[in-house]
Amino acid sequence: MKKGLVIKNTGSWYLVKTDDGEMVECKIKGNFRLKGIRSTNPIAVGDRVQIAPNTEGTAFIAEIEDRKNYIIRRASNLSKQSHIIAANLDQCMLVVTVNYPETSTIFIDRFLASAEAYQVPVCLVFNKVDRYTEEELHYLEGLIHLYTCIGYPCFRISALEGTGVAELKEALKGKVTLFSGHSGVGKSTLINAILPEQQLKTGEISAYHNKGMHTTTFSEMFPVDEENGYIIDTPGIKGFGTFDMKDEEVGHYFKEIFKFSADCKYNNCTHRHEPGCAVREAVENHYISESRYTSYLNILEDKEEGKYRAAY
Ligand SMILES: Nc1nc2c(ncn2[C@@H]2O[C@H](COP(=O)(O)OP(=O)(O)OP(=O)(O)O)[C@@H](O)[C@H]2O)c(=O)[nH]1
Ligand SMILES: [Zn+2]
Repeated sequence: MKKGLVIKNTGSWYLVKTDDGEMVECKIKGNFRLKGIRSTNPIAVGDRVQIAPNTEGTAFIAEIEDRKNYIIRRASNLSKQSHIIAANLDQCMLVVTVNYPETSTIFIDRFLASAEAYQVPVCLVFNKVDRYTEEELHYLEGLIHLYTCIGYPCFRISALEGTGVAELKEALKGKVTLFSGHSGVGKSTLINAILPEQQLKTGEISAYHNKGMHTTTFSEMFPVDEENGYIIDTPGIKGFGTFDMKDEEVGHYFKEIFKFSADCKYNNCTHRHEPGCAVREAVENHYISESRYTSYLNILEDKEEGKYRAAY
C-alpha cells in the first residue's frame, strides 16, 4: 500500500501522485461508496488516498482519507445526486474587478458566505488595477479596507502587467487553491501569468468550454511549486455548490454578523425586525457595513422566494 494525492480525474481513471513522487494511473475497485454523499464520482481531485499497486505499474484505490472540505455541483436542479469537483481545498482566490466588468458586493458576499458554509478560506484578488480611474481606485481601497477588517486577505494585481503577481504566487506556496470569479475578470490571464508553461492548456480548456460542451467536468490540479502547491482548474465552475440553511443560520456565514449576534436578545434572531438585535445596532453604529448587511438581507429574501438555490 502507498499513500498519495489524486491530481487528475478523467472520468474513467485517476492520476495519483504518491508521497514518494511517483505518478500512478489508478482505478477504483468494486463498489466504492462514501457515507453521507450521493455522488456520481466517489473520488475527486484533491483526495488523499491509499493505493494498492499491481504488477502492470497501475493501481487500485483502496481507501480514501476523510476530507476536510469539498465542493460539489448538483447533477441537475432536481437531482439529489451531486458531482464532487474537488476535495481538501486549502483556499480559494476569488478574482474580482471593480469595473470591466463590475463585480457587485452582493456577488462577493454571497460567494464568501457559501465559502464559509463549505469551510474554504477565501482571499480576494482585485484585478485590473492598471485600468481604474481615480474614483474607481478610491472605491477599491474602501473595499480592501472592508474585507481586510472582516478577515479576508486582499491582493491588488494587474494580471496583464504583472503587478502584484509575485506576491500572489507566494500565497499559493504549498497550498491547494481554487480560482473563481465572474467571466471576464481575468482568471485565465492570471493563471497564465502564474503558470507560463500551462499557456496552451488554459487556452484549450476555455475554447472547449466556450462551445458549451462541458456537460461533464473533469478536474485537474497543476503544480505551482515543488512543495505540493497546486492550482485547481475546473472548467465552467463559478461558485460553490448549493446548500440549504435555515433563516437564522445565514448570519453564521457572515463573520462579523456572527460575532455581534452573540449579543442579540433572541438566539434565533434573524437580525431583521426582532427587538434587542445587536446586529442592527452594530449596523447603525457603523461597526457592520451597510453593504454587508444588504447582502445578508438579500440572501434571506431570495431564500423566501426560493431563488437562492437557483442563484448558484
Ligand atoms: N487592463 C487589464 N485587462 C486585463 C487584465 N487581466 C485580464 N485582462 C483582460 O480581460 C479580458 C478577460 O480576461 P480573461 O483572462 O479571458 O478572463 P477570464 O476570467 O478567464 O474569463 P472567462 O474565461 O470568461 O471565465 C481579456 O481581454 C484580458 O486581456 C488586467 O490586469 N488589466
Ligand atoms: Zn439580531
